[in-house]
Amino acid sequence: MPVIELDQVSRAFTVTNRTGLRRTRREVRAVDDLSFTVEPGEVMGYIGPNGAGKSTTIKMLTGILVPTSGTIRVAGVDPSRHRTRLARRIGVVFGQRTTLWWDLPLKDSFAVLQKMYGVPPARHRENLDTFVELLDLGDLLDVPVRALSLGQRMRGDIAAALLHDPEIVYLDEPTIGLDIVSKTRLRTFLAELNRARGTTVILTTHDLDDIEALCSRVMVIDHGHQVYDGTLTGLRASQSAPRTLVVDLATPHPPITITGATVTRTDGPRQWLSFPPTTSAAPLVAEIAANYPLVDLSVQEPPIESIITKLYAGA
Ligand SMILES: Nc1ncnc2c1ncn2[C@@H]1O[C@H](COP(=O)(O)OP(=O)(O)OP(=O)(O)O)[C@@H](O)[C@H]1O
Repeated sequence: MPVIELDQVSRAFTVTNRTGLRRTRREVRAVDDLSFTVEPGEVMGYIGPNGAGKSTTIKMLTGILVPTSGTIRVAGVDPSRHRTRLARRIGVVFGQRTTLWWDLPLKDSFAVLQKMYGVPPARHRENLDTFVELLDLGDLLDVPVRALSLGQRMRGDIAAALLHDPEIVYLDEPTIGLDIVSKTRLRTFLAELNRARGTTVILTTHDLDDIEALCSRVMVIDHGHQVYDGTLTGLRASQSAPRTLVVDLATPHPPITITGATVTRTDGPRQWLSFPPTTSAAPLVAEIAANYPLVDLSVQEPPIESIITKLYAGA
C-alpha cells in the first residue's frame, strides 16, 4: 500500500505586481494537477528547474501548505489536517536552512528533539550512537550550531530529522554547498539508512549525482506538471540520447566500420563509437571482436545532465 498518495493536486498562488501606481494580480499555478503514489521504502528523486514546484509539493506533503484542489494522503492521513500527528512519522531537511537551535551545542538540540517527540531514552541513545558514528559527529556534539561548517551542520540536521525514527524523510537539497567528500559521505549514509530501516525518501536536488547515487525512481516536474516518472535508465532511453562504446584495439587502426554504430573519436588504439539507446551493445561487441584486434571495451551512458536539459527544453 502506498505511503504517499497525491490525487489531482494543484496549488495556486496569487502574485501581485506593481508598476508605478498600477497593481496587477495574476495567478501562478505552482503545482498543477499532480497525481502519483510512493511505496514504502522507495527512494524517489524529485527534480525540476527553478520554480518548477518542487518545494511547494514538499510543503504540501508536510502539511505546511494546503492544496488548492485535489487530495493528499501521507502515512494514511491528510497532512494539512493532521500536521502534528504526521510530524512524528516524517523527517524533513531543508538544505538551505537549519532546523537546529543556533546557539545551542548540537547535543542540546538533539536532547530538545527527544523531549519534543517523546522518544524513549534508550531508543534515543541507540539512534544517537548510530548517527554519531555514521555521520562522524563525535567531535561536534559540544559545538554550538552557529560555529559549525555547512557540511557539519548538514550532518547535524540530518541526524536531527531522523532521531524520532520517521518512516518518511523529505530531503530538500541536502548536499547543496557541500564539498565532494561530504557529499559522498552523506549519500553513503542515506543509502544505508534506506537499506537498514526501509525509510521512504523523497529527495529534491539540483545535483544529479545525488540521483545517480541514491534513487531507484526519478520524477521530473516542470511548471507544476509531471513530465517524467520512472527509472533513470528509462529516462535516458526516453530522450533517445546515444550511448558510447569505448573500444581499445591492440594497435592504432583506421575508424571501425560496423552497422549500427559510428566512430565519433579516435585516440591512438582507442576509439569511441556512438550507438542508439534502443540498440543492444552485445551484437556490436561481437562484430568488433570478430573483425578487429579487440583488447578491452566499456559502455558509457549519456551524461544525465544533457538528458535533463533536453527534457526541460522539450517540456
Ligand atoms: N508563497 C508564494 N507566493 C507566491 N508564489 C509562490 C510562493 N511559493 C512559490 N511560489 C511560486 O510557485 C512556483 C513554484 O515554486 P517552488 O518554490 O515550488 O519551485 P521549486 O521547484 O522548489 O524551485 P527551486 O528549485 O528554485 O527551489 C514559482 O513560480 C514560485 O515563484
